[in-house]
Amino acid sequence: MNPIVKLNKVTKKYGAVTAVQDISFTMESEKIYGLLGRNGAGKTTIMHMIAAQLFPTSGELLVFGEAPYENRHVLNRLCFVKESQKYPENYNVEDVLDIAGSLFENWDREYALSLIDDFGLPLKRRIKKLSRGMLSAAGIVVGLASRSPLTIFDEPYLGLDAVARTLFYDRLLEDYAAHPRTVVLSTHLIDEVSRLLEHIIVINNGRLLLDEDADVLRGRAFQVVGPVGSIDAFASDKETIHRGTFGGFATATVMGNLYGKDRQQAEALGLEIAPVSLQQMIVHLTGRKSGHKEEELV
Ligand SMILES: Nc1ncnc2c1ncn2[C@@H]1O[C@H](COP(=O)(O)OP(=O)(O)OP(=O)(O)O)[C@@H](O)[C@H]1O
Repeated sequence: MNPIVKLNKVTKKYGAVTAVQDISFTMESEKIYGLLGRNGAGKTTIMHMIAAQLFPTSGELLVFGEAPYENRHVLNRLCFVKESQKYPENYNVEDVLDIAGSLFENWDREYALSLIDDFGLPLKRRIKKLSRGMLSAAGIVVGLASRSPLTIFDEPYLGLDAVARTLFYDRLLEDYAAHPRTVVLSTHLIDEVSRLLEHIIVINNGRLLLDEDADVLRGRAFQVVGPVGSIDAFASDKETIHRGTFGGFATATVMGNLYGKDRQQAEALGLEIAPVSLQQMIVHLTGRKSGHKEEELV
């Protein structure tokens, strides 16, 4: 099957700044992707290129198998909800729904109205009178009710409280189960969305760092705690993504198989083993600097 999104050696430069360098990945239909990375990594630039709002400097970028630029066939099936979504200020919430209804071919007005109710959004209130969180909720309603085969959310939760964010995650999962599509979530709240994500793409300094199934990734790193000597012995032949010491003890976060022979070795050395969350793993992987010093925990 053709991928929904295909990037082949894509580079994007803004003048002297190379925001995205030589990135290749594909996104398949009916999957929820996490597009993750630190501030300035290049995520928004990638999403803008997929949504035809920026041109790559070089490389090939296809959406639904076609170049997306000024291509209605692609853009009618794509919904991009940005962090600071701009709507005309004299519009009210209902006007935004009407416009969305004219743009997206799978738009479901009934569903949009039920979401408006869930988020407690006043239909007749003007956009300029909405609170920051309400504005984010309006973007989320558009994104969900568009039922676009490719729906991209770029940190859509600015100003949203924890209850509203949980509502977003729950509604997304429910509606995705009933109407599978490709969803891209770019977020820094990795632990919060971890249960939603099926595939993880991590961008670091403009380059692709990880492109992996979320379940595979979850089992790929773990933490061991124990006396420094035992940790050294255990970690010596493994890829260590983080180390810390406290007194005579140390922790090491290593890439390995939590359920295979690594576990037996750790147990034989008397080390305590703990799983590592997706967020911890990505923080460690993207926080690594060459020649970084070991962290003192106390
Ligand atoms: N219009 C622009 N002109 C010059 N440089 C830019 C422009 N837009 C982005 N950049 C630079 O490109 C790099 C990638 O930015 P981008 O916004 O894609 O990162 P991001 O991963 O989305 O970050 P964040 O998580 O903070 O939103 C950064 O160094 C940024 O300063």
